[in-house]
Amino acid sequence: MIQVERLTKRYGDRLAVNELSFIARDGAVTGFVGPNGAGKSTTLRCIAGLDTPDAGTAHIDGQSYDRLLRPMTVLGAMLDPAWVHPGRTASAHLRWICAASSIAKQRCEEVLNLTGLTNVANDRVSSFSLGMRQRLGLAVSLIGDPKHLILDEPLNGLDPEGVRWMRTFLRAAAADGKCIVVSSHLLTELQLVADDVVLIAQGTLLDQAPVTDLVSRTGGTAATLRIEGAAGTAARVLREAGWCVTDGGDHLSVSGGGDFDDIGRACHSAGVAVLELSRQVHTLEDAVLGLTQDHVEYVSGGGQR
Ligand SMILES: Nc1ncnc2c1ncn2[C@@H]1O[C@H](COP(=O)(O)OP(=O)(O)OP(=O)(O)O)[C@@H](O)[C@H]1O
Repeated sequence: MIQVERLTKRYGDRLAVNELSFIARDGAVTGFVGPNGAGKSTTLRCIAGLDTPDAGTAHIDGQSYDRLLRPMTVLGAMLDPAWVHPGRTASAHLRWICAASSIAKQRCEEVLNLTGLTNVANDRVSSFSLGMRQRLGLAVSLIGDPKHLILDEPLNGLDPEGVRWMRTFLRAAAADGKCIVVSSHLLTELQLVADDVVLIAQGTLLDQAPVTDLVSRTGGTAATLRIEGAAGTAARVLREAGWCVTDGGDHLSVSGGGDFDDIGRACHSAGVAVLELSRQVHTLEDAVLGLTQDHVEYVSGGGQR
């Protein structure tokens, strides 16, 4: 289990993480999400002992990283795929880490194989694509066969096969009992793999919940309707029934907190023929965008708030 409690980290006068608390449980993938600059990487660095919190704690199985006896067997961390020396080969890089951490050399071949890098093991890292560097970063995080994993943006740069492989890998690792924390902006992908979500903005917790709970709690009901005849009558009837309606000419968009089936019933009782009625699926992306809309620091086209 990874437990962050009232974690606070400042860089000069910048408050990057502000009294943040959450728990990531064993046997589950926890998606760690939030807008740019929310404090995700800083939090992960504090968990991995690469940054020192100004206040609060970040514990892995009840201990801070610097107090773990064999840290690489407890926590694997993939935080910055760019830190590898470009002149080294993947194999040399991994052998160096094994030697420095008293891990058997044969583990290098295992993690190269596991991450699909065997064929390029003797190539210099300078020739690697972003996706290959990501795979190498994951190989490094796995080298101690750790109990738990924290991964910062592991899906960046992966090709579709790599994304699917990562998804399968993370699900299998969670099924194996590991606690896995994954930060990502790729919310559609994250929704496919995460059990829980921790949502932060401006260094503070906005929400923590199972993904399905967060999506259904924030979603309400939304539908698109195509009707026969005057849209005005249908729009009026639906508004009277409490729905929020946008008239799009030949179709209506309907949203609100009511029962999906009541949309068709309201039209039927007003004598409006519904030709098409489709439910709009609410996603993790919708939920996160809705919850963070007042907390985004960097807005496209608008500069910094
Ligand atoms: N080493 C550092 N020195 C100064 N400020 C930093 C440093 N690291 C992070 N920050 C600042 O702390 C805040 C949080 O940054 P952090 O990288 O943790 O956010 P993030 O949620 O990971 O963002 P992103 O999604 O863009 O990667 C930002 O304002 C950032 O500029």
